[in-house]
Amino acid sequence: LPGIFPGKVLQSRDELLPEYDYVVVGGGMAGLVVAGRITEKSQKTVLVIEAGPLVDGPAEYATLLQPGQWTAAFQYLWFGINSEPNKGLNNRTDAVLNGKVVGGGSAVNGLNYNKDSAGQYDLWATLTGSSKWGWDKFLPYLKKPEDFHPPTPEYKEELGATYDLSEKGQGGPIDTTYPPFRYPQTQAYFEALGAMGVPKTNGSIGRFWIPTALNPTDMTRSYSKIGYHEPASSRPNYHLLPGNQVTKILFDSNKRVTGVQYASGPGETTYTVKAKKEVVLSAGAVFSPKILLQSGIGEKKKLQSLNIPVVADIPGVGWNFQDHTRFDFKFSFTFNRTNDPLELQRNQTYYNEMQALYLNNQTGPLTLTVGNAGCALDLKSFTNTSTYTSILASALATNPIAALPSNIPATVKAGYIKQRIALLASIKASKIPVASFLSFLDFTPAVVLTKPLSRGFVTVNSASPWDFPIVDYRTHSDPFDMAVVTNGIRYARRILQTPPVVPYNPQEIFPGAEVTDDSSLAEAVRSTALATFGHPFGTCKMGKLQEGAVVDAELKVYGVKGLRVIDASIIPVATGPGPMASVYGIGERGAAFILGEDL
Ligand SMILES: Cc1cc2nc3c(=O)[nH]c(=O)nc-3n(C[C@H](O)[C@H](O)[C@H](O)COP(=O)(O)OP(=O)(O)OC[C@H]3O[C@@H](n4cnc5c(N)ncnc54)[C@H](O)[C@@H]3O)c2cc1C
Repeated sequence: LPGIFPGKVLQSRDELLPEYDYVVVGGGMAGLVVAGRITEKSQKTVLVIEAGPLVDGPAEYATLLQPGQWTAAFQYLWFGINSEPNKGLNNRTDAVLNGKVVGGGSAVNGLNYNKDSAGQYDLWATLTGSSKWGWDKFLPYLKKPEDFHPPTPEYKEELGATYDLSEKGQGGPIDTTYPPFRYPQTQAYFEALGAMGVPKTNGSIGRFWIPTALNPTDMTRSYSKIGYHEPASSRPNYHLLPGNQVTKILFDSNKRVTGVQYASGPGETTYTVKAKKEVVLSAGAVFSPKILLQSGIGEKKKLQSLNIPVVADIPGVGWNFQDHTRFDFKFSFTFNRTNDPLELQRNQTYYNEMQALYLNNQTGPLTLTVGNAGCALDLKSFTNTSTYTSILASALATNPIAALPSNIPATVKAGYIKQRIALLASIKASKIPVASFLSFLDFTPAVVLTKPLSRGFVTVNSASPWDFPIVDYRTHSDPFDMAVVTNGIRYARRILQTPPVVPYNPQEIFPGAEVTDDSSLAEAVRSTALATFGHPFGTCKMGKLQEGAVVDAELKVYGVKGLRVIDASIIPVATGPGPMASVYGIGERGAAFILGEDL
């Protein structure tokens, strides 16, 4: 039977068990962690159902930005989902980026692997009101997935890499390391940050080399399929069904989960599989709320309007949506031919040489993704005192609900007010990074808003599981966010004026050095910024029901029995750097809750 990947070789659908202890919906980043750990640590049976295919090969080559590799990875995305017209981006829409393949986002992403600050995870604990979370509690789970391979002392010295081994995992299923190659301009960017006075740190606020999720031996992608699925696939209690979409979660009259429905496509036969203990929803922050809503869990009024029978009135489903927005400059630089990453696209002979270098020696530019000279800063670090004071003062003086949609449920509103106050307190105390300054391989900087105060939503406008979700980023609806980005642009310009960058002759093409005032910068942002970095968060947030949460501190969905959400949607406040390290940690934390373990 095409599509069934077995723990043992299954020859037909009949060999799928009629009932599993656990059914995991979504074999992406977190889902495979959960399934892998349960089958490793217990005799319990687990079925993972993944909408995308199981593929070997192309996705495992590390890089995204090289010709061929980019295309290979991108064929494994959900296609055709466009966001709602975004008022904060001149009514433009964005392609909604999510992996649709075994491995999910971990199979297609940029590989940058870094966790956020202690302040970030403490903020989650404050908002969730639970001692089960927080930096001290979560750190062991952040470490558990990782097998960090430190550079040689010489390479460490050469890079200027800083890391704290006590915060790194070693021996976990996901390899992380520093790629063996970097362009001189990336090193120059790192030095430029130093010239700006940004301190070297071990990877949350400051400047740091970001490890990437690479197998250090062959420099291929290390991701949840290899790290968690492959070891599980030899266990008799693990089954994976790719190429099938879960269409509904099923409940009995006591609101206890009984199983799920699934099908391989619209119009195809719908099957049911039972779950004895739990269903775990790990479809990611765009699809988990969609599945909940179409299964009858969400705001009652909304469900009734779509004739979806109400199982539980949980108003928070789909709200609290966040992503990292991204503003890209256009610059021209003077490079030697081989320092220009575009040479790989222009010159097939050169590309072939670099590909041979990669395949034979595991080095060269094909070991790179988006650039890994990291810089994430708290607000104070990239603004002057008066700007910092005025941005914060106006954020604090703003009516906290002014920017929220008028139809937002009361509990969600209450939760957001609490969240905004706590977020601003952490920002004021410089405990969390609000922006990152990413340099792409050709040097071009991007200003990434990492702690938006704006909140969007994901919802549905039909009961059909085959209709795409409605995704509204509501970018920059809170004026604080635009103030962070415009001041980030000013700061990024200064980085590119420092001595390490000058030899590359940076010339700003867009927005253009003459564009300096707030309103012109804001227009440049509205007309070109992206609403998403493919980092959706928060749509089934953990916390208190009366504060608009969907899951409790053990990730159990309120109002029903036997259902958890374990993926990026439970995150209450977006992580500063990329979500990957945190989402693997959430997978580990969730699995430990299920197994009754506590590190
Ligand atoms: C292009 C791109 C680049 C990125 N780069 C980075 C980076 O460099 N660093 C970083 O930290 N993060 C990065 N990310 C983000 C990171 O990959 C995600 O945060 C992470 O994958 C989220 O994990 P998840 O388990 O929540 O969801 P996912 O990994 O998205 O997994 C969800 C899975 O559920 C499946 N699914 C959905 N609906 C159904 C259904 N009804 N039935 C069955 N299956 C279903 C999906 O197909 C998917 O495989 C990037 C993401 C993208 C898309």
